Amino acid sequence: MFKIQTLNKIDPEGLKLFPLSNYEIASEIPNADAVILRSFKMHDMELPSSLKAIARAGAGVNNIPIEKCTEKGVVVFNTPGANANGVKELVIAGMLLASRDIVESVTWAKTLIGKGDEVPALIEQGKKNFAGQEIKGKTLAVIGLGAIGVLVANAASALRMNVVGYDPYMSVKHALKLSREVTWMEGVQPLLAQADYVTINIPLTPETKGYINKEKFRMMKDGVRILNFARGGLVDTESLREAIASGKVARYITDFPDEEMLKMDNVISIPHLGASTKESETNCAIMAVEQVQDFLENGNIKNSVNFPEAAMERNGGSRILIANKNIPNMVSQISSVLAAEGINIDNMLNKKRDDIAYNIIDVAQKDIDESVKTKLKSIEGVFMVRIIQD
Ligand SMILES: NC(=O)C1=CN([C@@H]2O[C@H](COP(=O)(O)OP(=O)(O)OC[C@H]3O[C@@H](n4cnc5c(N)ncnc54)[C@H](O)[C@@H]3O)[C@@H](O)[C@H]2O)C=CC1
Ligand SMILES: O=C(O)C(=O)COP(=O)(O)O
Repeated sequence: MFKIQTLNKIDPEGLKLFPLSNYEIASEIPNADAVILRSFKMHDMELPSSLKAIARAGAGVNNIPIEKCTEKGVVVFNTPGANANGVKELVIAGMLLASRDIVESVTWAKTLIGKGDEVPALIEQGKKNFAGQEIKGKTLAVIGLGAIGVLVANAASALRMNVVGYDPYMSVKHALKLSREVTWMEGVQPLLAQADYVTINIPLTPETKGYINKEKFRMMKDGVRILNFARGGLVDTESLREAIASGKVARYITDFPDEEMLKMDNVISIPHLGASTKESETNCAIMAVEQVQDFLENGNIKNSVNFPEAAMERNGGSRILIANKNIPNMVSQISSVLAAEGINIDNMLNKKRDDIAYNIIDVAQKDIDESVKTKLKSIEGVFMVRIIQD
């Protein structure tokens, strides 16, 4: 029986894929084998020694202590692209909110309640205070051409915007999806210098914290509109306050407001709704559940952010999973331990990612003694061993 702990509400369309005969799912559950979550912050949480996997039903993993997980041999997954369309649609909505005075004018219209027959005339008189601008023909700078950035760039281009994009680490998969109408730029300075709108769609990491700062604002035109549907920490609050006060930034639309943002003029605060659509929630939950199930039952790894991709067909017998430091002489030590126990390797996969290596080893034996696990674990550099018996 595998125990799954959910730290946020996960769409039931996904959770129902776990066969209940073999899985127990609860928000409070001791000795969980896997955790599935959305934005819950795990940094202060104790990780039980039973924990094998964490799946982020979504994209951003800055709420998960990745390094600590890797050290403990816990595989962390996310669900790349599963909520990208939901976010793209809200970014486009954000761009329109940044262009037309929709939020304030709708609030003003409500103040006319009680004016009876005068309302239509008052509406016509008052509307001059809320004139805006169109997005067609304006330049949108997209920073980060990943799952979301590419969809935003292509959609904005279809709305006849001039779109320029920047992503020095862009993947081939995403490059192939980018519209040929979008201009890919090598430097961030020329991109920001021409932008009427800027959308940031990059992960929050120690390197990208405060990415939009005084220096970046200096590169921008006066009256620029900024869209942040990625993470609050990507924009430096003090620099933003100054940029709004000086008129450099005409509007800041964020999915990640803090109290300071809520108080600022010309900021539209959305309560982190980018991925809150039925479609995105279902897509993310299904992907997270499928990945966790394949890992718990077969040790296969797909879409991990800290372990290498690894998948091998099962052919009966037992499966030994080993994670070790990516240093010389590990495979020979592992095979020596198995040989000494009279265990013959049928099939083996050894994959590496940065400082770690992950091995899937299939053997014919059905019952492998716990002592084998202990011996494998005692090899210097091995930090995770699991044996899946058929
Ligand atoms: N508002 C919401 O509800 C949601 C927010 N997000 C946020 O959006 C971020 C992006 O999501 P996806 O597009 O799905 O991820 P992704 O991983 O597909 O794309 C991120 C892209 O950013 C690029 N990048 C990284 N550092 C960069 C830098 N310094 N300059 C330029 N490009 C850089 C990467 O090369 C990659 O192509 C997530 O990390 C998350 O923080 C994601 C989903 C929902
Ligand atoms: O996928 C992401 O990175 C998100 O920000 C979505 O967060 P959520 O799952 O809506 O709490």
